[in-house]
Amino acid sequence: MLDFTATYTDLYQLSMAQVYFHQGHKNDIAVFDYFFRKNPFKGGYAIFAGLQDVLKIIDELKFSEEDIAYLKTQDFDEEFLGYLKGFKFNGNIYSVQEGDVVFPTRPVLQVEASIVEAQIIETLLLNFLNFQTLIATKANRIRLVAGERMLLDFGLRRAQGPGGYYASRAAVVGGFNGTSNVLAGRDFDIPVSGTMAHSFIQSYDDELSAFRDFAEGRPRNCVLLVDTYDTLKSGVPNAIKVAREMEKRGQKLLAIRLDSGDLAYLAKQSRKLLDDAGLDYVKIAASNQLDEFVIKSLLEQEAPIDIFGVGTNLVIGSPDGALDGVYKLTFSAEKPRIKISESIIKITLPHKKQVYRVKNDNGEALGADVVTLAEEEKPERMFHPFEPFKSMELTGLKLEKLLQPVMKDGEIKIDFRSLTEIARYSKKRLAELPTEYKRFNNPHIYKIGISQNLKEERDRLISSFKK
Ligand SMILES: Nc1ncnc2c1ncn2[C@@H]1O[C@H](COP(=O)(O)OP(=O)(O)OP(=O)(O)O)[C@@H](O)[C@H]1O
Ligand SMILES: O=P(O)(O)OC[C@H]1O[C@H](OP(=O)(O)OP(=O)(O)O)[C@H](O)[C@@H]1O
Ligand SMILES: O=C(O)c1cccnc1
Repeated sequence: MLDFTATYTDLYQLSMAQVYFHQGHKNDIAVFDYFFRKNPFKGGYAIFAGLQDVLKIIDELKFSEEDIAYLKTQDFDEEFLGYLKGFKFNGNIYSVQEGDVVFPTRPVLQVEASIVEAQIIETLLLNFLNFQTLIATKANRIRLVAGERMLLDFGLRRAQGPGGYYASRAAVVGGFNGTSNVLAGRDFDIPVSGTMAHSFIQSYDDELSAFRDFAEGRPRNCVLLVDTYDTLKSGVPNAIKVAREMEKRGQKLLAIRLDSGDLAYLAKQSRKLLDDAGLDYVKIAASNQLDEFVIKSLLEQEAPIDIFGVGTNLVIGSPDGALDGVYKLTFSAEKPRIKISESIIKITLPHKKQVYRVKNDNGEALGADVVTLAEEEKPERMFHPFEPFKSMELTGLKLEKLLQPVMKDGEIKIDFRSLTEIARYSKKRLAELPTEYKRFNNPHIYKIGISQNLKEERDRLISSFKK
């Protein structure tokens, strides 16, 4: 895990914190909602990722001596710096589970803490959750089209700098099997995997010698890259020779990799050459600017590809590049707070809240989450946030509570799960979601409703400000 200190924040958080500190608001309890407004990739859902990393960092978050010395040069006073020296996050965090399927405009996570502490962690929290949720969602879209085929993350070299470290983790939450990223493999216990570069083959005078040396040096999980000179006339025939030599040594060539040209055509021709040589166990891997649409097309063309290596489009969250997740104040100093906007969708929901997933008796999600005040009973009806005549009866349906305490008084309250467990949970949650929310074109819009009490509270606050 990279080493983060509490200066992993925006300056305005510290400026506001200093003012709260001196103006008697230091101990005011505040509640902030983390939510996003728009599903990434024009999809119907997002996969929530990054929670465990953020909790681990917040648990140990401190201002180092170097931080304090630096902040001294940035116009912060001694008394406030003295407070920062002893800083520890002592608040509560309520969240959906990592890997869950989440939707726009309703809280995914809530922070309840002194306003100074809640403000200091905002940027860190947004930075982690927005990025990993974006990448886990992209990975999941790729997983949806790839079926059970092996998906490998090849993105580190094209990632937004060190973001690639967490992209590899988020890719697994979304359903990838492994990564070429060795550091992420070490730290997050992700299976590492990989093949060879064109440079390796180019550095030899002939392709066959390059393949032979590689197979000798790395006989387990040996994958030969076959497109450096001529895939069908040279690469695959040389790979077949080496595979036969390996058989004589009691070894097996795992796969060949295609990285250019018409991947469907080349995969079909290569499959035929391999099968005709009695090498039906040798798999075919493909890479080259893949994404969910190219993979879907390749599979529609019945390309016999077993392993997809996906780099750029996965780790940069192409084409979106960012999730628009925000952190909005909903309660402070004993009062509900609201942000009013000309754009109705940007008006926030006041108060500490709870979110329920509406399900039928079989545990299937019915395509709706309902947001309530934290303390109220399960609601019997949910209302459209802004269309007064739209509402839905909830009696007789199951309501699953989604926000659970994950940190209490600054202490982590959940047992951390392995990435494999998180990915398994994510898969299960996605399976509960009807298919119409998962299609790529014009997915069904998931309903977010609010309870009568929350609606009344929000409307009361809106009218008090309009006055
Ligand atoms: N049969 C196919 N159907 C759909 N998309 C494909 C198919 N084959 C390859 N692609 C995709 O088409 C895109 C463009 O490939 P392009 O022709 O630029 O690659 P290339 O042949 O490798 O070129 P270069 O030799 O310059 O690397 C890539 O994203 C690739 O994955
Ligand atoms: O296309 P992406 O989805 O980003 O996948 C990663 C790409 O990175 C490598 O190419 P690169 O040219 O960097 O190295 P190479 O010489 O090993 O092919 C690899 O061969 C893939 O084409
Ligand atoms: O192992 C590979 O084949 C690999 C790793 C990173 C990027 N491209 C390919």
